Amino acid sequence: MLKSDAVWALGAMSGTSLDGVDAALLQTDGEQILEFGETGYRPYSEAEREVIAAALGRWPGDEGVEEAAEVIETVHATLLSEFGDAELIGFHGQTLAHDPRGMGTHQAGDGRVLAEVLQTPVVWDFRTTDVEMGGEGAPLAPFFHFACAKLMEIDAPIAFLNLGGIGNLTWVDPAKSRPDEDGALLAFDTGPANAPINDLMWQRRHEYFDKDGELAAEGDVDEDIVESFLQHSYFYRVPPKSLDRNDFSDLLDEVAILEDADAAATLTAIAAASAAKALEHCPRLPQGVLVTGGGRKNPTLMTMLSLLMECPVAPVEDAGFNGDMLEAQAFAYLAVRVAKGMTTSCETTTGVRASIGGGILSKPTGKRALSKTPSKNF
Ligand SMILES: Nc1ncnc2c1ncn2[C@@H]1O[C@H](COP(=O)(O)OP(=O)(O)OP(=O)(O)O)[C@@H](O)[C@H]1O
Ligand SMILES: CC(=O)N[C@H]1[C@@H]2OC[C@@H](O2)[C@@H](O)[C@@H]1O[C@H](C)C(=O)O
Repeated sequence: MLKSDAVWALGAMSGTSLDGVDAALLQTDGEQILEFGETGYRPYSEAEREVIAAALGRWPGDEGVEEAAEVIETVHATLLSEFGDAELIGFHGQTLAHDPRGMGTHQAGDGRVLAEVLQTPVVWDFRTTDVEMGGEGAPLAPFFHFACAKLMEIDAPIAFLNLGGIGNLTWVDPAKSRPDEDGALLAFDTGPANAPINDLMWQRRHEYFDKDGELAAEGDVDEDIVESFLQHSYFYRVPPKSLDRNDFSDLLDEVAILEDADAAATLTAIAAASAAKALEHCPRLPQGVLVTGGGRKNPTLMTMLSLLMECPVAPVEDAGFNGDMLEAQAFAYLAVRVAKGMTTSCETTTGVRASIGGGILSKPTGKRALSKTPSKNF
């Protein structure tokens, strides 16, 4: 493709840990990453977070969902209006519920509203078509990880491990020429990552997370609990496979008998062990595991990962990427692919029956006189 086919796209992601919205500009032709641009972040206020948290596990039409969607749209509009120059927006929204084999998948936030407010075309609802076509609807970052591996100019396989609320791993063979080529990618959710640690911290200490893994570092891991957790059938399921944020919420009951520090150490060990177990499903051991997402900032978790994995483990920064923004950048990249009619998932990333491009492109009609000013202050 010619460089003139390149688009500056703005991606936005509101992740499972409900901390806030990440946004990032990226220039791409839908294949290569040509340039990384400006980034931004807008944390949710406590009130906003409460409205969204109250709607977790709910589906369109359920009580509280419209209110949560309005918060999500408002916060995104505020943050994204601070960026200039985007030709296209990739809006992930907030996953409220994910049940690909049952009810479907639900990302709250309407891209049509953002397209009007920001007067820019918006690609959104990235996961529904994939689920309708028999896929897991997640993870979707793998096609972007493939482009990242190409940018690194490496030949041997590498893995990207995202440690957000949930963990997800992408194994990439950069010797392949296309992400949906046979053997190019294998991706799936690894298990719980920060979500149970955060829930524990909130339950016991009214803190959002275990900063720098300090509490976990003071405790002892209950190996019996870790071992018994690893017997869960999810770890034996052949990928692709995906998780809902609350799929392992009963984990807190498992550690209820432990002191705070031991409980934190045990949940951190569970996050590390489930990520390490993911390597067993990979076609070959990668040359290294590049860790992205907030979990890379937890030294206790990173040390446990290094001890459990048979290959080097490092934050994605070591390869020149921004681990706080990789997901936002991924949705900028995927938006361009959708707008160009390219694929965004395939059998080895979501298990979808045929490679597809999932996402709706909504262009501003100019008919609705919406203001860029948020309608409500939370
Ligand atoms: N300094 C730190 N020490 C320990 N943990 C941290 C630190 N910084 C961030 N985290 C953890 O990372 C989490 C945020 O990670 P991230 O922003 O990747 O999540 P997310 O994008 O919401 O999730 P997902 O990728 O599952 O959608 C925090 O909730 C916290 O648990
Ligand atoms: C359904 C859903 O929103 N899944 C998220 C979640 O957060 C991490 C993991 O679970 C991953 O599967 C996915 O997000 C990333 C961005 C993805 O789709 O690649």
